[in-house]
Amino acid sequence: MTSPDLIIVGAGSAGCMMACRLRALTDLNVMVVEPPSAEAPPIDRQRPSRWMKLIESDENWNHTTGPNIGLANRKLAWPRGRGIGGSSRINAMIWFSPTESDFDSWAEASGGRHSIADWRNAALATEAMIQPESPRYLSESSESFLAAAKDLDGATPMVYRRFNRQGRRLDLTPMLSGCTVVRATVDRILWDSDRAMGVSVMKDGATVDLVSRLGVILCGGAIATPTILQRSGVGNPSDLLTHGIDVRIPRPLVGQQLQDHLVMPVIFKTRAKKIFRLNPPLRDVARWQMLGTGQVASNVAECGGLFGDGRFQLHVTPTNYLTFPTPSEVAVMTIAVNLTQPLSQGQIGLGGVDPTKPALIQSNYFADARDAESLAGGVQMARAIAARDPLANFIIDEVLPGTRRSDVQAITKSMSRYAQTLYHPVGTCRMCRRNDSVVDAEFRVRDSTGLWAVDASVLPGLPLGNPTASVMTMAYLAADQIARDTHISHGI
Ligand SMILES: Cc1cc2nc3c(=O)[nH]c(=O)nc-3n(C[C@H](O)[C@H](O)[C@H](O)COP(=O)(O)OP(=O)(O)OC[C@H]3O[C@@H](n4cnc5c(N)ncnc54)[C@H](O)[C@@H]3O)c2cc1C
Repeated sequence: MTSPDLIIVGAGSAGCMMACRLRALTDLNVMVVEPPSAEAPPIDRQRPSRWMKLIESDENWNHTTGPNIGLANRKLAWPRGRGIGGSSRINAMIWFSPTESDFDSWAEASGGRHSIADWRNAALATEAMIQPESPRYLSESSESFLAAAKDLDGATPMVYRRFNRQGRRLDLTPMLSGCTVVRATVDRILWDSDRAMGVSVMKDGATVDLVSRLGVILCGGAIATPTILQRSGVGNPSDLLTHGIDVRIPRPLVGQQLQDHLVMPVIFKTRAKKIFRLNPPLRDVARWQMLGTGQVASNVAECGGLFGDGRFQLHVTPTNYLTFPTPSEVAVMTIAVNLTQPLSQGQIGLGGVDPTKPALIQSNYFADARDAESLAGGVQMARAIAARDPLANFIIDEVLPGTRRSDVQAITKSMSRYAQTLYHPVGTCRMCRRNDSVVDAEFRVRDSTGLWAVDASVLPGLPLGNPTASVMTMAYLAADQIARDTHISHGI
């Protein structure tokens, strides 16, 4: 195999966009390394309403957090996608375009290196490539919610557009066209002094060194990118020494500043005529196959939006958020609520030097007590929307937290037992102009040569909404930067 110019680690949302843009902008020889994976059953891949079954498949890395003191010591399952497309293979397919507030904070983090207009243009170009679709079906729950939330102060109710092509999950494989794809698991970076020369991978049970001419771009996501750096000697010196790893680049913030959206479901019994089912009657399947509509076309999280002047995001599902896809015999709906900008931060660390050992995830939800208090306010807001017509007539009663849990203290207790991850970890190798950041404004890992990182780990904080569009926007913009850095680009 001839040595590539660049190696991209991880063919996820960022990695696929990075590969596609580098091929479009340059004549570089690009290799993409993605671990081997098994395909989920076709029925779960094809039907949007069955996407949650993908979490039970081998396309999930199946991470688990450590105990969360703020969540009654619960450990949460943290799915991450494995295979071409990464987490976009198993996610809920919501396409939430980055907001002006996101552009503002990213421009600020880059110290003006990338202006608000640069980010906005990258977002528009990304969207033009992906062409998110509007759904062809909304449940009664969603219709009632949208009618109730209309005209609410500080609210932007939305029907969520989807990462779909003709109603099916968008496959990112074509974005890798022209690249060499190697199915292997990256252990660590190969160094020549401070220069990244390639990666050491595990392939078919053997260790193989893959060497590149110009460098390595880490796109392994919020968990793998910091752990690959740590195994490569980039991180907090005392943590690295604990694992017997030689310190190559001291960067204490590698794996720190982890943030995620924690979501609290507010669940109601409803008068819906139809219960949302994982295995619907055959006529519903036929309707979806012929017309692309009906329950089967639903991604479950159909609508919601930003509320409370952007402090909260809501997610409306025609299901019991906590038990679906387990069948329910009563009609239910959920208005799930999360803080868009929580204050609590956690960290990712090594479970050992062996790359097959799971990472240690301290998600630290509610470590900052203000988050619990603010989210309790979001629960009250969801209830207030539920009390507006026509939702008030559609709802029979509240199942969770339950009307008897009315004050902040009781709601907080319920949240500690039932709040869940919304699957959005970011920020563990942030891009920032500050000298202590892991990645500089040009996406270079500081104090190294030929090493970049571009994925959810690099986001300077949580975007207001679901992050895929933000991650892909960042990869679009960073690819231009890296093409320029490598001086071989065409047309820029
Ligand atoms: C269940 C679920 C539902 C979600 N729903 C939504 C949603 O509806 N809308 C939305 O916007 N966001 C959603 N998200 C979040 C979104 O999918 C992620 O934020 C986004 O895909 C992150 O992109 P990324 O490129 O950083 O990482 P990923 O897309 O996860 O890509 C990382 C890639 O690196 C690979 N990798 C890992 N370790 C190694 C290694 N050692 N060597 C080589 N490669 C490696 C992985 O296999 C993966 O392919 C959801 C996520 C999940 C898990």
